[in-house]
Amino acid sequence: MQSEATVAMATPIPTDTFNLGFIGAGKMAESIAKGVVMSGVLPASRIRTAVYDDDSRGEVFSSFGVKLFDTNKEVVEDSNVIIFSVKPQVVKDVVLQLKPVLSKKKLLVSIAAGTNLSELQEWAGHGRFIRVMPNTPAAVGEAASVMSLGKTATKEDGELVATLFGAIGKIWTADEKLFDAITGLSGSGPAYIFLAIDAMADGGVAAGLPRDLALGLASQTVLGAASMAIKTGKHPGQLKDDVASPGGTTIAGIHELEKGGFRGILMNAIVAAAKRGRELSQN
Ligand SMILES: NC(=O)C1=CN([C@@H]2O[C@H](COP(=O)(O)OP(=O)(O)OC[C@H]3O[C@@H](n4cnc5c(N)ncnc54)[C@H](OP(=O)(O)O)[C@@H]3O)[C@@H](O)[C@H]2O)C=CC1
Ligand SMILES: O=C(O)[C@@H]1CCC=N1
Repeated sequence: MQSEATVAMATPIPTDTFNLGFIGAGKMAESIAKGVVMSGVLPASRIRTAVYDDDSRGEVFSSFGVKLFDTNKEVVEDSNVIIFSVKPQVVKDVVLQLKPVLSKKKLLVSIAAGTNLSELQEWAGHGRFIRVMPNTPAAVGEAASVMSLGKTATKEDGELVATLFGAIGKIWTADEKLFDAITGLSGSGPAYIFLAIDAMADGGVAAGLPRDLALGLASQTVLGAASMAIKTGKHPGQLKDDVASPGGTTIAGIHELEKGGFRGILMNAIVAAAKRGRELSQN
């Protein structure tokens, strides 16, 4: 069966005339902004956001050179591409408030979970909108992102977003109907893996290792396993078999994981997160 997702094409950004604005200076916006700056695709001086409520968020952004405004309106007016990075529960109000300045000259992007393009386009008053589901490893250039183009977003708009998000990791294009599942897998997924790293380190400590060594080994083991799955292209089941010697240590560990329902638990977590995404879209 052909995959419904494709790796997106990228295009260069004219850095001397281009500004990127974030509406919502939260954790995901910070990860994207840091990743973009680190990649060199856009300098921090070309990124904008506004201080809202909590001044410490503004300080985080200004600490790496992002330009701060007092209002969201100024961010929109001074940006070519605007990324809505507020919580799904407030995105409608925020887009509606900004509608008078959201002209078709602005390419709009939303990263909000459970918020459909049809609604975003209606609130903004036009369809030059792209929905993206990124994840926080953007901050270290290892995001897994997926985008879906709105009604009047052009191929060039898609390529521009692919450049931005391609600079901070990998980006695919997929049908919007897959977005809740994508959110449950890659959007939320880093949290599951952080839990796994923490638990593996705890296991190492329980088995007698010092904490620092246990955490370093757990993190590097996850990184190495992911890198192997990507670089070899081998099925993870084959890679697992290559680690597990007959009557050895690994199969003893795997036996415990299987008794505890490890695979079923991970599958359930992703299905539950996808379901929550669907619920958010129905609110
Ligand atoms: N975190 C993640 O891993 C991922 C998040 N997302 C999506 O990204 C979006 C942001 O998530 P996240 O960064 O985690 O959330 P945060 O709560 O960290 O960020 C949202 C920010 O928006 C601010 N805010 C609230 N109302 C307004 C407003 N009217 N104008 C400007 N700013 C406002 C909030 O301030 P205050 O706290 O003071 O209200 C907060 O700083 C969500 O829609 C989420 O679904 C997508 C993929 C991954
Ligand atoms: O937890 C959330 O709702 C957001 C969306 C994906 C990751 N974080």
